[in-house]
Amino acid sequence: APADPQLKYCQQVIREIFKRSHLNYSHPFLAPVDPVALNIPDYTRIVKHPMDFGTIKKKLDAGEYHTAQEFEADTRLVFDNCYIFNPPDNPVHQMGKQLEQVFEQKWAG
Ligand SMILES: Cc1ccc(Nc2c(-c3ccc(O)cc3)nc3c(C)cccn23)cc1
Repeated sequence: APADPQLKYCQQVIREIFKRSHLNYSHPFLAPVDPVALNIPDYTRIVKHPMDFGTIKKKLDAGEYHTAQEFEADTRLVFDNCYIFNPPDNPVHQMGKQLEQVFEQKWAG
């Protein structure tokens, strides 16, 4: 089936997410969470479906998303995982909120 035309819009969103200007709050979300490096052994028990924007970018470039909705579902998984694992008082929770604002603004257009 022809690719969803909205998918090229997803490329724009990913380009925005990876901009250097967002690095202060985007860096925890640009590559898979490494429970060993971060010393959070319970991460794999708490977060059933890990996701990150590096993986999303790879899937987008590999044509693994057939609709923009599939892309959006993976992006929401990144933020939901962050809020499940990092309590509101944890700086990473707030960084997720900051990056989510960037996403919502770009996604809502
Ligand atoms: C003891 C402790 C507590 C919290 C964290 N969270 C955290 C996460 C994280 C991101 C997404 C996610 O779904 C889960 C965790 N990424 C980091 C980074 C890059 C540095 C420091 C903390 N970080 C790490 C260790």
